[in-house]
Amino acid sequence: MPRIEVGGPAPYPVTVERGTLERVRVPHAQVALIHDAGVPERWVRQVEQALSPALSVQVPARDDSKTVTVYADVLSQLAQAGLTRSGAVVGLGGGATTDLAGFVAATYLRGVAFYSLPTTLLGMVDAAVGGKTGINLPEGKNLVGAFYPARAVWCDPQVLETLPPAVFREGAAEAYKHGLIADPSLLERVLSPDFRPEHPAFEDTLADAIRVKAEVVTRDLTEQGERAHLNFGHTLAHALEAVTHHGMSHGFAVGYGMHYAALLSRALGGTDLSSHTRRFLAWQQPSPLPELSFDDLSPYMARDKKADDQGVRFVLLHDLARPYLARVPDTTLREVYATWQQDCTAFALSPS
Ligand SMILES: NC(=O)c1ccc[n+]([C@@H]2O[C@H](COP(=O)([O-])OP(=O)(O)OC[C@H]3O[C@@H](n4cnc5c(N)ncnc54)[C@H](O)[C@@H]3O)[C@@H](O)[C@H]2O)c1
Ligand SMILES: O=C(O)C(=O)C[C@@H](O)[C@H](O)[C@H](O)COP(=O)(O)O
Ligand SMILES: [Zn+2]
Repeated sequence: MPRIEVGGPAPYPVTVERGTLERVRVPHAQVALIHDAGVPERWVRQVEQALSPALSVQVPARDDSKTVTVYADVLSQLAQAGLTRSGAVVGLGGGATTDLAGFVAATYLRGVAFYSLPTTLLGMVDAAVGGKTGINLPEGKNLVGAFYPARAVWCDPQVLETLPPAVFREGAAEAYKHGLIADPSLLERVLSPDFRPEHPAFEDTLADAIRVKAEVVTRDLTEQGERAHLNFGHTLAHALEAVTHHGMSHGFAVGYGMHYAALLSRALGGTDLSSHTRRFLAWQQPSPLPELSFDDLSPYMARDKKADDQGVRFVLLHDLARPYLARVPDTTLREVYATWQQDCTAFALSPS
């Protein structure tokens, strides 16, 4: 059973184990379970049986839950149920739900204990680990939030067996990203036919992908430096999600965004890694890219959280596992955008 320790100010374990969902326990008498409408009933029931929550709140699926309105409604439900500071919030669902639940936990009564039960590949390899919680604004992704790590994270590979194939492929983007920025062995392993929840090799690859994130956030929880590398591909990805009002999913947007970042890296003199990102997109089969000009996206990119008073910064790669943060001249951003757009229209061949 892989168990990954996340260090930092408040260390916690990430357990990867089949069947862990029905054995989950937390040391709190009062639990508020937050789950989303797309999580199959059987997983919700398993957790309800294990935790006997005082309150079980269903929120909308996907980023429809990461709104000020849903956030405020959940807080009111917790207050009406009388959840006290000795209680806990447990998030069960994909990254959208654990982001929302974590932010609720971070802010309700100025902070109550938070536990995370990710049920998507993306949630397991990325969102549930590292304490970034938050919600969106119409102006952009994750513009409101807090660094508030869970006290424990449980990943049950069995729950991934109910994921629609497209949602599994969305999540693979973040595992592939970990391959590009830190552990190149993941590049082959994520695209291998063995990378499926039923396969005996799956747990180890999943755990290795989680380990990349765990190591980075252990060293830099609040993104003072190195943590920004986890944002590879995200400047464009978040803009694509926001401009499409989340019509494009995070995982597909990250696939497209990584290709843009690889092309930018090459334009700035780095090793040409675009064959990797092209190969990933060909495997991922993302939803089609809407017709968007650079100027449609640039206002959203300007609000990226890596921007400072000198402007936007991108995560680029000198080479595999050699990420860095840089400003890119506007002319380069536009020229590379044209190449990227041409390339990307070829990938959305058979969206599902
Ligand atoms: N906090 C972080 O560090 C971090 C990292 C990466 C992404 N994110 C955020 O995570 C979100 C994307 O997360 P996601 O890709 O998990 O998508 P998601 O949370 O939108 O879930 C995708 C879909 O899968 C459904 N689902 C969940 N579990 C299921 C299961 N076991 N079986 C069948 N269906 C299931 C959901 O109901 C939803 O319809 C975005 O909001 C993104 O910004 C956060
Ligand atoms: O954990 C991080 O740090 C990341 O950048 C991981 C990303 O995959 C994730 O999408 C994160 O939510 C983006 O953070 P943001 O600060 O750009 O909103
Ligand atoms: Zn992401």
